[in-house]
Amino acid sequence: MSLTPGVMVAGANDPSADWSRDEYQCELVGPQQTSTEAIRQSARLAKFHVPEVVFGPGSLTELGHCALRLGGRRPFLVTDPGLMEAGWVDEAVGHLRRVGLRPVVWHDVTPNPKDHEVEAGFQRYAASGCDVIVGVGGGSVIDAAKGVAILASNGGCVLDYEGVDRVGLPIPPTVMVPSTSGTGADVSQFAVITDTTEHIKITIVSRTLVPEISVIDPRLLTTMPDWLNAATGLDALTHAIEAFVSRAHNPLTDNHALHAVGLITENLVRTQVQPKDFGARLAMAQASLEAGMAFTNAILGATHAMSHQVGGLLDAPHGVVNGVLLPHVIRFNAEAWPERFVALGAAAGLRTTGVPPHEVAEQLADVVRALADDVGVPKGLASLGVADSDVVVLARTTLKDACMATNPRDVDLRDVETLFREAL
Ligand SMILES: NC(=O)c1ccc[n+]([C@@H]2O[C@H](COP(=O)([O-])OP(=O)(O)OC[C@H]3O[C@@H](n4cnc5c(N)ncnc54)[C@H](O)[C@@H]3O)[C@@H](O)[C@H]2O)c1
Ligand SMILES: [Fe+2]
Repeated sequence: MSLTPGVMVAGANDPSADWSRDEYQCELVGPQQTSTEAIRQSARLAKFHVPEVVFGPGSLTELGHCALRLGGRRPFLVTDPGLMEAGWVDEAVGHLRRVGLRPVVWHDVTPNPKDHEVEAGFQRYAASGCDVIVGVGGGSVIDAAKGVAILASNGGCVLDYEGVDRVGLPIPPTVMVPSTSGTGADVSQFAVITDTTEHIKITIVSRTLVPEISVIDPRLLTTMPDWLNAATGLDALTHAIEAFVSRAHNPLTDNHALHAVGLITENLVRTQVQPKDFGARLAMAQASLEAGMAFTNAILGATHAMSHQVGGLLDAPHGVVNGVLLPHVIRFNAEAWPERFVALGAAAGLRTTGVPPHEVAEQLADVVRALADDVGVPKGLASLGVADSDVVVLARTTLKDACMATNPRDVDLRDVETLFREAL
């Protein structure tokens, strides 16, 4: 199965695999592709697409040069009020001006960015004669910036581009500066936008959305409130785990996913209890990046497909919803493929030698839940406002989400309803 030209079928590069074996055909082949020959062909290909990354404390000072290198003369800087207040926008504007650029700042993005905000941002962009698009903020700002960029060269409404590979024309050059650790939106081929009519979040997947440059300065993480640090850390953990078990994983994505799991389980709590521990911030910035590099190439799974629906319905923080859902989805997926969770368990610090794979998976689910407890994430979706009466609609829209295609286990409506009810 190729979801995009750059995303190949699961396990395609396992050198020890005998691709003619029947179990690989049911385990690895997506619903659209059943021939062994197709698997053999994809076994020869593993593409890995990431932006140029400028990483490290103080890297924000490079922003002006990054915009210049992309041919920018008038950057369109997308951000939100929280980033303005934290002072990072002033600093970013200063670095752009220092190299002679005259940025236009648009700061009207809200969390879970809305379709009409993207439209308003595009109108402002079109009226301002800007060229390079710069996003300074969390996943919401970065996704809104990508939405503006899509409209700038493709026209129409941002919701028209829902799904895989629907963005036909290349977008203007983009530089992203993530302020959370993290969504990985600064390196990903995803944009997630709220459809305010249907109250769902739609996912746009296109290689054109991978930014040209990601400027990752861990200093920005130090102004995150605790709840956001917790939420985004669990989001990154979900990216790493879903990418590792994805049907579209490959060895290039696996290493980053496993490394991210180790960094997060070792450092997320430290960033909460010792917020000035810069080593832990640096580790979380790297974890977010590595989880992002893994999931943009391997895609995600049921946790994200479900979480997007809750986010659209309730405007709830994405990472918090993921943190609640992830242990349930781990248990569900492990029933079909427990072996895949052994390496994840080891990366999370669990003893795995001699332990049956399904027990490792169970313990991994417990580790995720314990981490969520430690950083203050609620136990269930009900405390976020989800009611039993919402489950049927949430489950129906979940099945249409682009992230569901790569979940390692086939999922039907009843499964999703059960998962939502377990997570209430
Ligand atoms: N495109 C992708 O690949 C991708 C992946 C995962 C999630 N997402 C999306 O990202 C969004 C969530 O993004 P997020 O969790 O990064 O948060 P966010 O961008 O929604 O920000 C939440 C709030 O925190 C504030 N904030 C952000 N960084 C701050 C900082 N350093 N200091 C002070 N305040 C700060 C913002 O102003 C905002 O009010 C969701 O819409 C989710 O669907 C996208
Ligand atoms: Fe996410």
